[in-house]
Amino acid sequence: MTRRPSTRRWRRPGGVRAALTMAWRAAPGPLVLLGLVTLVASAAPVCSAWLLKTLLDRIVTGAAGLTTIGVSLCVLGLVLGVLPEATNYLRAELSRATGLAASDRLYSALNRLPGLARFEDPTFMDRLRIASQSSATTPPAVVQGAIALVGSVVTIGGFLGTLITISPWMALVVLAGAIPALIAEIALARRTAAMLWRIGPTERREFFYADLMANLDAAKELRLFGLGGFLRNRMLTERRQADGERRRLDRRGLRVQVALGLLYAVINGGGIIWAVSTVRGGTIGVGDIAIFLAAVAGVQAGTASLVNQVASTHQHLLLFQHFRDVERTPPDLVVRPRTTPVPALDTGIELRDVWFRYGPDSPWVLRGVDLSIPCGQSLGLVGRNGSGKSTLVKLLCRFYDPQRGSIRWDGVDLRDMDPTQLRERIGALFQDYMAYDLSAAENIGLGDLARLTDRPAIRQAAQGAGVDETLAALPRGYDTLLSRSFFDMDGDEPADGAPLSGGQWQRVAMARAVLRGERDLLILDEPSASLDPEAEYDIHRRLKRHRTGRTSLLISHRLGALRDADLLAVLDEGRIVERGTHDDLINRGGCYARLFDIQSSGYHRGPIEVAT
Ligand SMILES: Nc1ncnc2c1ncn2[C@@H]1O[C@H](COP(=O)(O)OP(=O)(O)OP(=O)(O)O)[C@@H](O)[C@H]1O
Repeated sequence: MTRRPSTRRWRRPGGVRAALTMAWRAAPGPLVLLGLVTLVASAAPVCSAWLLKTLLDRIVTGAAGLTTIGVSLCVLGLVLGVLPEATNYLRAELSRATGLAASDRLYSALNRLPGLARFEDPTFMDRLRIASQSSATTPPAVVQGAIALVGSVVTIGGFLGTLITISPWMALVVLAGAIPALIAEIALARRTAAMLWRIGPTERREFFYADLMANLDAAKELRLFGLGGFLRNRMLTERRQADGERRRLDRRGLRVQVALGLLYAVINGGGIIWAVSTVRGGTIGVGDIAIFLAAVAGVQAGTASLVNQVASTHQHLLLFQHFRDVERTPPDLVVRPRTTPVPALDTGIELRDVWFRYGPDSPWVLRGVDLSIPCGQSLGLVGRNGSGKSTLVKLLCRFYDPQRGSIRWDGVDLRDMDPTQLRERIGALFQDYMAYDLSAAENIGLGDLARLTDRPAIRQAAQGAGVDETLAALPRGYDTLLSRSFFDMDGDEPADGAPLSGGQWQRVAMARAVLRGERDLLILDEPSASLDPEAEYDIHRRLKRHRTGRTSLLISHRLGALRDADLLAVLDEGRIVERGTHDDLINRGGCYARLFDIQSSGYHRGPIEVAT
């Protein structure tokens, strides 16, 4: 697990080029058009001011050509009227295309992570939250900011050139006023981005409490235990803490803006006094004074817009940095460029002195596990809660690599194999299986995407898991949405399907594993935990048929379900302490025999003898 970096580490903004490249690839047409429209829109006010000056000068001197200038001003006004609409449309178009590309890249990067470790790293999760919240808005904002920045430079350049022709000193004063504004706004933008990073964990906790209160699965406990108010208070406390940080920054922003406003007012006032005194002296004409005032206002408006653009682009760049960090997050497992192809299992899987812990500061979960699962045989794994059984399953799927020792597939270390190829060879029903808010058919079809729409195969898998009749009897059969949280798949009618019972869900998850077909290794982690005794008996009979002749690992606390496994192993405090057949282990009278006796004593008819 990595330490949460301070804001200093990522203060260096970068990525304008990356954002522009993304926009160029996503929407080259709108990008070019937006650039052109911005240039025209930025030059138009300068042209308009010059036309006005010329018009006023000619009116004063009685020169000809007033109509042409008037018509030109009208045309320019028309262009200025239409351009904002065109700009808005192009911006929206660019936003949509770039936002789509950014989301695609972000979630592709997430899906490329081969293991689970990053999802347990709070720093990564904070980054991911900011990146996913801003992935649709930040890259387009960076691009638009960069374009608008060029536009502001054009406007300022045009008006500044104009000012220089009238009074180089005033040009210098106006320009000098922009420098503190630029520095102050950039500092503010940095503080904003740093504040967003600082309040990241607070906001994530706030969302967690809010989500919990809106979660259907949590609703029962929340209501029974009366936790609503408690969670609301916790959510509000987090929100208040985040708001406090935001408020402090807003106040600082207010002070900065007021100071800048005063600075601009002083410069403006000075300019007007200078212009009035100069026109009285007759050094400049009416047209000059008009364009002078327009130029001062133009430079100041342009500078304010430039400063805002720089500050907001800078802030977006800092947020974009999170996006790029997530995108460039190195894989949590070393995937060698040249991996060994994963062959069909021939001899078996062997764990040699496997040591594993979830983090450098965490206790060891597995402490030198030696175990083999011979090809074509079934291994039943027994152990107390927390002994490391599910952890071992995660290592077999290569969600993590052991810190010491190795797991070998026909003698080849899993570290030398591509995890995706390895997982292709594994079918699994996890202890914490998923219940997807999708249709019944899709819930099963996800086990093998190639057969997502193969209804006969899906029904066959459901029959194998004993859930076909239940699903067929749903209001829309296999097309019923197994959720009440969404509307139906067409999105217009409330789903008339109901979520299933715990045991029915477990059978659906089992059907998903069955659909996966004849994989080389079948892992079943507590496959019958939610089933009634009859259903449990039924499912173990079905699973036995499904497992026969296959390499399988079966984990269950119901020891009766494991007794016919070819081999049993007992995991205790991270080590294999017993192994053998059911009869061997019972005869040995060790840990397994004790657990078996405790459990079976509950199934005798008549009074239960409680050991004192
Ligand atoms: N993602 C994780 N991060 C840190 N520790 C973990 C993680 N998952 C499990 N552990 C710890 O590893 C130990 C073994 O957990 P594991 O789930 O493998 O046990 P188990 O034998 O499957 O238990 P059970 O019979 O209750 O399902 C536990 O102490 C648990 O707290």
